[in-house]
Amino acid sequence: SMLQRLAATLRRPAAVPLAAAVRCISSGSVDITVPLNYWAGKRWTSKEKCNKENVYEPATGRVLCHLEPCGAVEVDEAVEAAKSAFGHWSKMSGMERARIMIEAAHIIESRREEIAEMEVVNNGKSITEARLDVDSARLCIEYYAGLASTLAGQHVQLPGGSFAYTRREPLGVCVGIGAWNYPFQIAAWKSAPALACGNSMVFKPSPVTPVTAVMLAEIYAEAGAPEGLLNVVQGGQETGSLLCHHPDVAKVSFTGSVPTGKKIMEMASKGVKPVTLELGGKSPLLIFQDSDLENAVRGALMANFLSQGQVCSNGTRVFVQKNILPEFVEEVVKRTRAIEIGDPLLESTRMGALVNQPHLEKVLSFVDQAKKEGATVLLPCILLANTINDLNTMTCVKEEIFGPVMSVLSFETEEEVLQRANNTTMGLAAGVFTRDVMRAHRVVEHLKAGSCFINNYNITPVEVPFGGFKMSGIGRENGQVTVEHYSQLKTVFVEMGDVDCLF
Ligand SMILES: NC(=O)c1ccc[n+]([C@@H]2O[C@H](COP(=O)([O-])OP(=O)(O)OC[C@H]3O[C@@H](n4cnc5c(N)ncnc54)[C@H](O)[C@@H]3O)[C@@H](O)[C@H]2O)c1
Ligand SMILES: C[N+](C)(C)CCCC=O
Repeated sequence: SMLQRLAATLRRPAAVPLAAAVRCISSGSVDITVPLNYWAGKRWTSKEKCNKENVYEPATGRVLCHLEPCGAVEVDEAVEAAKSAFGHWSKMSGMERARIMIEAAHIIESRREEIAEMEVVNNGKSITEARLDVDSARLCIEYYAGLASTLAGQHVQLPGGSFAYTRREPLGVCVGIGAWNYPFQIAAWKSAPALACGNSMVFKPSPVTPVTAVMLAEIYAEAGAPEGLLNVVQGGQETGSLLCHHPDVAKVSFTGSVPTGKKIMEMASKGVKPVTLELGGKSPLLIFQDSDLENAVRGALMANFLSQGQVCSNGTRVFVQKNILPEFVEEVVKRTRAIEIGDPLLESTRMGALVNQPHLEKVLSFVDQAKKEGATVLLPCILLANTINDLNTMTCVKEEIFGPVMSVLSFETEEEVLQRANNTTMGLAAGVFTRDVMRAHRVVEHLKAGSCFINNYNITPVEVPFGGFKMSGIGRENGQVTVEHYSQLKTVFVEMGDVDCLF
């Protein structure tokens, strides 16, 4: 079965891939010994005695490196480095900042393969996907470099020749906290808009995937950024909490689960700090009987199996109109069976390893639970929900599984499916497949989700905003609007006459 094959991929020492002849590394061959903390332009080992944690290679289960979690002293040093960089960076013009960011993008392009390989080794996703993640990171930096010189205020005329103007100013030291599913991409999606607006950043990757964010920090430095512009502190919730509470931190941008997002918001509220929260989802994908079935099936696969299903925006509740359910199920099962699962560094692999053994077990337990609750298991990764009890009572329909598990549900009418699709506390994304253009826009208007796709799913061009409704988040990443989340407006009043004094 698909999940058993995934499990096997996770447990066995991977064979040396054929592509190793042209590749520098192969699964099971990498040991990372360089320090992974980075601030003030240098990699650092922990000064204090700290409990080192193992970091695993998902494809083999081998220990890849050791994580040295940062305590209060290290967090202070990293924030201090970011404060010092902010002093220089915030005084540079947008054009000057853009030049350095574009140079960073060029370096990423030239090191694409190396970064993608490290992402695979640390995260377990296929090399094909990892390359696209690196491209997305680069494009994001290019996009915000383009916006850096366009940041401007307004001039407002007032009576008597007086006037006011607004200045768009940076916030200061921003904190980024990342999840493990898109380690390099998340670091870029957070740092690029922050830096374009003139801020500096301290970034904390997930302790599960600490490797590639440091590469990004070094790339900015190599591109000419001042020392301390992007700093990386490693650690888990204690380190994250130190960052959120730090008095010199102006803003926290977080990507992760809803429960952690709530804690981040609470901690940031103590200092009245703005937050951006990119949280989880349980997104619906609606497939109407007039859809182009081939594209709808492709859409459902893209909505569920990228990054081994470990994607926040995944459309894991696939609602299919009753008349086409048999055809849809046949085709989606056939194509899912054909997905090439294996060593994530092989060119032919389309699905690699889940991030670690405990997560694999959690995903499998959702499948077991679904069986107990009456789902028909078409493949371990495709659950056909029983029409009587699928009305958001089954666990697999209610909770974010964050693995390659698609729940297929049937529906009869547009009104009914909209009610069921919106019956969730989350609202990250949603999709609709139909050839009826009126229906497409009508449905999208009623879907309560931050990113809606018509006749496609899970594309995230960096030029357009991405983020959630309801408990899926606050604020947006990407697109022009994100400038609002990394800057603040100062209004300046200029009096050209006498003070009109009432006293
Ligand atoms: N909306 C999005 O853009 C998006 C993108 C990717 C992942 N996600 C979500 O992320 C989740 C999976 O990632 P995860 O398991 O790494 O999430 P998580 O919430 O467990 O951890 C995310 C980050 O928060 C840190 N953290 C944990 N507790 C903390 C605390 N008390 N204070 C400060 N930091 C703390 C972790 O160390 C990690 O760096 C899923 O729910 C997924 O949907 C959302
Ligand atoms: C690029 N994807 C696949 C849309 C992922 C967006 C980030 C969410 O996990």
